[in-house]
Amino acid sequence: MSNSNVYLKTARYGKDLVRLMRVYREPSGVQRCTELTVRLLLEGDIETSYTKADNSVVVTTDTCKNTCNIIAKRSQNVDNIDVFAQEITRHVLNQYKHISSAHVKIIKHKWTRLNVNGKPHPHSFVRDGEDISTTEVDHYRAGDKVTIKSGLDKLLVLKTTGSAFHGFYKDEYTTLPEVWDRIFSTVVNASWTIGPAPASALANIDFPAIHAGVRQITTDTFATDDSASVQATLYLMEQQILAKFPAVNEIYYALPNKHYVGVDMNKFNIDNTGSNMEVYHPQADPSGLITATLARKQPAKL
Ligand SMILES: O=c1[nH]c(=O)c2[nH]c(=O)[nH]c2[nH]1
Repeated sequence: MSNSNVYLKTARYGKDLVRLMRVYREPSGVQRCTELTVRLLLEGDIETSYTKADNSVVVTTDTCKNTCNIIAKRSQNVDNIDVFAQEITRHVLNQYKHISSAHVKIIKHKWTRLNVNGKPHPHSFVRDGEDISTTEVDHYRAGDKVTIKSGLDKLLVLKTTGSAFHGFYKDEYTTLPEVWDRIFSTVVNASWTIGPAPASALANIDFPAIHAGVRQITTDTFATDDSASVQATLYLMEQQILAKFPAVNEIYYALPNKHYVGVDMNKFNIDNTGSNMEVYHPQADPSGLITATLARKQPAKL
């Protein structure tokens, strides 16, 4: 096709689902491990690889995979995924002058040190939850600008009281009864943004402390808030995160409302309603889905 009224608007490519495990062996005999799934995508003067079958501009996706592994081998920061991701993007921008931006997404899988006879074991771990930490680093050569979107995902929580939902809008389509006490369960997905800022301005940020702090605020608030709604509890979490972490510009939550409905036992003359509700049916679907982003009017000064 030539002379057509089209143009290549965007193009990014690289390797996805690069799985790696990095082990650190300390002289004391204690070992640490980090298991990641990494995506590295490149953008830049690569248009001709699409439009003219010109492979001379293509840093192969196989090289992208090798890059993730080699930087992991050389890095002391693999567990600190926001920093490790920047080590990869930094390398790419240094190595390939025709690449204008590098984009790394990392999922960190959970390995928690096992306790044996009450003591942390030096080299054995357990998957004690499916929740994951994530990061997405966009690194642009122009201005050496970095944006980091870090996250927490798949964190399943439930409380058996301390949650109500009443006073909602009612019309002829409404059948939901008001409740003053219900089960509240959700799978937390949260993400927070730091930057855009020059890479040097991010050097002193304690990213692991933010990951841990967001998780703590999430679970503390979930447990202790006398919840009027998922919306209100979500907002409370977001306010605390922006108050506690000045480097964070905005915070997003997506909280499915995983419904637990009281089983109807009227036919058996058994009262399983109101304060006598003790047997519930966990509904697979549908679920509510409550989302919001809270942002600073003035972006953080880093
Ligand atoms: O916390 C809630 N928010 C809603 O918007 C909603 N809608 C609904 O049916 N149940 C709930 N619960």
